[in-house]
Amino acid sequence: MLRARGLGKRYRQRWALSDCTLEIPAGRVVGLVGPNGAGKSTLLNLAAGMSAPTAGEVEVCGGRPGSGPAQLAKVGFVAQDAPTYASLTVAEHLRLGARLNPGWDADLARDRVERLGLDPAQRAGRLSGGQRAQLALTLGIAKRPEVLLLDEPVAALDPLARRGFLQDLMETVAEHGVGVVLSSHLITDVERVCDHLVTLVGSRVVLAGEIDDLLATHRRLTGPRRDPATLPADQHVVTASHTDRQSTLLVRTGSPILDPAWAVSEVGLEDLVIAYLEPPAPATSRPTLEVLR
Ligand SMILES: Nc1ncnc2c1ncn2[C@@H]1O[C@H](COP(=O)(O)OP(=O)(O)OP(=O)(O)O)[C@@H](O)[C@H]1O
Repeated sequence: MLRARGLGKRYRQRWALSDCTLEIPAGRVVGLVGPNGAGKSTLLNLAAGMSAPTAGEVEVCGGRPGSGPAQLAKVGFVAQDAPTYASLTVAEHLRLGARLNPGWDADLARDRVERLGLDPAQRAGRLSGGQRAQLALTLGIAKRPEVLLLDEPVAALDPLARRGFLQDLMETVAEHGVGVVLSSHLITDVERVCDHLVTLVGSRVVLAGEIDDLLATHRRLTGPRRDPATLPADQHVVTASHTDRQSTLLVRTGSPILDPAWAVSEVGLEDLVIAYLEPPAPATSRPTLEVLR
């Protein structure tokens, strides 16, 4: 679905995305997470063909982004600000979608607009932010792409609309096998709908892989205070915190933790992501740019 090798984008002196190497299998629902300014929109824009790489290369569905009509038909992209044409009505947006997209699903578009209660005669400029986002998402879904790239698709939606949208998305994925990459700051949403995770921090991929694998290979260890550097070589310390007597470590390892000194517990996705967003603790061997499968 998406393959990036050494992909980078620089604006003037500053790298918005650096040395990004990823391989995401077809049909996945990928959560793209990371702090503000980490490079999420930059990666999605590169994948959509909205901007060109400064370094490396990216392929989406086996083709170069934006390379021609066939490639454009494969990819649906809804940018962060859910762009629509302010002076066109909702109905005119659907007509435009039908003219511009060879695989346009008019029934789906009409049904969705009806279900959302959008007035077909209303100009997009007069819709609320959330309604505009719903219209933009409808256009993205109804073009029936192979891959949908969604930049913070639920940010402007109320909680009920957000739940409804994620439900729709899951149904679209189940019915049509469309792959999705969605950026979000809401890890609970990512946990609900995604099976693959990419975490960006400071323009770099710090954690990527199938969510089940990531959860299975990270553990929280609590026990008597200990220097993280004394752990076995196959236990990579992601974060460490200490009191006078106790250490709490989050480690990545493929093997069971056998040391009886540790109380071992599983880690939830939110805690796992937050651990990778934190600056690394000193004297730890935190892994970087690790693609886990
Ligand atoms: N057109 C541009 N010109 C110059 N700098 C840019 C441009 N677009 C993005 N950047 C910079 O690139 C970096 C990454 O931005 P990007 O929008 O990809 O982050 P993001 O992870 O999507 O953030 P957010 O969560 O806030 O949406 C930031 O430092 C940003 O200032």
